[in-house]
Amino acid sequence: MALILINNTGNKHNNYIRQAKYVNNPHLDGMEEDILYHFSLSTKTHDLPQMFGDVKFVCVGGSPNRMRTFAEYIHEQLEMPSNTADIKDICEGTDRYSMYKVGPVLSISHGVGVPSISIMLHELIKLLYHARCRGVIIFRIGTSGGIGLAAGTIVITDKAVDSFFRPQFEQVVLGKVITRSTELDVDIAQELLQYSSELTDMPTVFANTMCTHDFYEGQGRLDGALCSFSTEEKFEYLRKASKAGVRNIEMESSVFAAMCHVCNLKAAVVCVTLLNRFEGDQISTPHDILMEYQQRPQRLVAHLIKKRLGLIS
Ligand SMILES: O=P(O)(O)O[C@H]1O[C@H](CO)[C@@H](O)[C@H]1O
Ligand SMILES: O=c1cc[nH]c(=O)[nH]1
Repeated sequence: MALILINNTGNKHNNYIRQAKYVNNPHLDGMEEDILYHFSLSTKTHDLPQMFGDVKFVCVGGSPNRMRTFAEYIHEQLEMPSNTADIKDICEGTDRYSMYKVGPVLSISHGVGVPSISIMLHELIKLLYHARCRGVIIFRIGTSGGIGLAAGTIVITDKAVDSFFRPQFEQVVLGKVITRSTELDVDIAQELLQYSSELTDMPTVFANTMCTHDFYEGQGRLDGALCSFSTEEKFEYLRKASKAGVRNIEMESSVFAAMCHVCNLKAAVVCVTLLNRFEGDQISTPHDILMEYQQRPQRLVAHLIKKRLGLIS
């Protein structure tokens, strides 16, 4: 997307013409080498345009195993000619994150919580920039706790909100708080919602997602090592969240939405609920059922990718 900025006399000005690019950092262009430390990749040691230049879809999720499984699944769905055993972890030089590439799809793990995904996103967004990728769509395919929804429901995020139900992400930079919008791409969300009705076992809602900095107290759980509130206070908070349009809780959506928005990356958050938090705190559903739930966001996003690639109508 070329952005043409017009100066205040109304004239187009060459100096004002710039390419909308994924990174937003004036210091980067002056660097001789960029080491993507947590990916074990670098602009000097790797030909990033050759390795990643054709990437159009990026899928991220917390667990390395889930993202490997997703890479194998998308390999099958795109009917790639190679063998799934050939799918290698591109980040095998580090155990911070795992990354797999299958045709135009990149599948990457981000760990748990805002700091972990934020480091991964800095390096991923620079990778896309160095590789000169264009028109990329990024999806978070995750799990979450539902608010008033049956387990297994997919929530496509409308607004990613913080623990005060505000659609914003706060980052402390040089001792000051920077507030960024957590706006997500409405068109991609609507497209996903429409496709969910074409698939079986895909109960889906479009609603707000609350992003917290903790799984236990931070999500109003009574079963952590610490708990500073009563059962009544827990339910009052969940009811407040529900009134604010929140239907699920997880731990990365706000920084994911904020960073993608400010870096011109079209983004969507698609998380399945593993339990209804009005019914409990512990995740006691049998393993095989949890695995099937986890596959739902993967199936929905794979469906969109196949549509976008013209593999299905
Ligand atoms: O399913 P993933 O992507 O790991 O995400 C959710 O699960 C983790 C907590 O168990 C948090 O990271 C939360 O956001
Ligand atoms: O309750 C839940 C379940 C999954 N992930 C979360 O962050 N919370």
